[in-house]
Amino acid sequence: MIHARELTKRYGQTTVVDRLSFEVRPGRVTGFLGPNGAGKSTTMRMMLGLSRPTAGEVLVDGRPYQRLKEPLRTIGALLDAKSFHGGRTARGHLLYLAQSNRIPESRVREVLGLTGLESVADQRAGTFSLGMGGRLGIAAALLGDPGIVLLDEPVNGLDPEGVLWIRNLMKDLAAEGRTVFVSSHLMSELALTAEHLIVIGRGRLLADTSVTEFIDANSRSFVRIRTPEPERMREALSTAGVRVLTGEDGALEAVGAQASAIGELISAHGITVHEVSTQSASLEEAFMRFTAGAVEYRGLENGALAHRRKTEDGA
Ligand SMILES: Nc1ncnc2c1ncn2[C@@H]1O[C@H](COP(=O)(O)OP(=O)(O)OP(=O)(O)O)[C@@H](O)[C@H]1O
Repeated sequence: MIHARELTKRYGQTTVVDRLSFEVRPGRVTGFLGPNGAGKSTTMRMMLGLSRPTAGEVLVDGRPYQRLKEPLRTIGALLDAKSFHGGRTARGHLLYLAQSNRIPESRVREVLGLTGLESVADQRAGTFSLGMGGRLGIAAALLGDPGIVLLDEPVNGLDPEGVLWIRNLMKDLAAEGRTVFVSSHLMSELALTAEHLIVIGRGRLLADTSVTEFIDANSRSFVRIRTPEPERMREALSTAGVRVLTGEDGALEAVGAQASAIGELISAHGITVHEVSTQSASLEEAFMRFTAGAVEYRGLENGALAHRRKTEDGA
């Protein structure tokens, strides 16, 4: 269990984490969602005692990280997939960590197996791909068999096989009763793994809710209708109490209605239609709308998202 209470971090005049209060419970994957720069990494660093809160506190199993006796046995973390000494072998890196936390050597063999690294265990970690580095980071996080696992953007840069592996691993760890806290700036990624969500924007708590509730509350679905008789269609929909909008290409959008009901309406009025299709806003769109007040976004040609943070100097 992780417990943040009024957790705050300021750098000079800038408040990066702003009075965050939430709990992360065991037995489920909790997603930590927020646009780039929202304060996720800073929050996770405070959980791990790597950064000191300006105000408030964050407790790990009831204590601040600094007061945990053998921290690796309580909380394991992957913050940066390349946070190891490149000259050491994977096994050497894990043995070093194990010794400093009184963890038996047999556990090193176990985590090498668990993360599929046995065959490369004696290679220098500096030669590892991003995916293998990620696996080594996870092996280190699991070394102390901790009840709490923190993962900061674990799928970044991974190939599809690696992404699938991490998703399943997180679900398995939660099913074993562990607390799994994973950050991402992508709603679509967390929708596949997380059961619960903590959403932040500009350091503030925006939502603490189940993934299903978040999606239901924030995604807009409508039935798109293309017809050569838009006025008759619009009138039939309005009479039936359905809200109608006009799309960019002139098609009608029946908001919150089922395609089956629209089909019956069309048939009853004998209206000619060329298209009736259900449209749902993507999770990413829902998330962008939700965090719109916290960040300014602009779309890129390749569909990726870029953002412009409203910083103090407006840069
Ligand atoms: N040491 C620091 N000094 C000053 N500002 C910092 C420092 N560390 C982080 N920040 C700022 O704090 C804000 C939040 O950063 P943080 O890395 O916590 O966000 P994030 O949600 O993890 O973003 P990302 O998804 O990009 O990793 C950013 O504006 C960042 O520039």
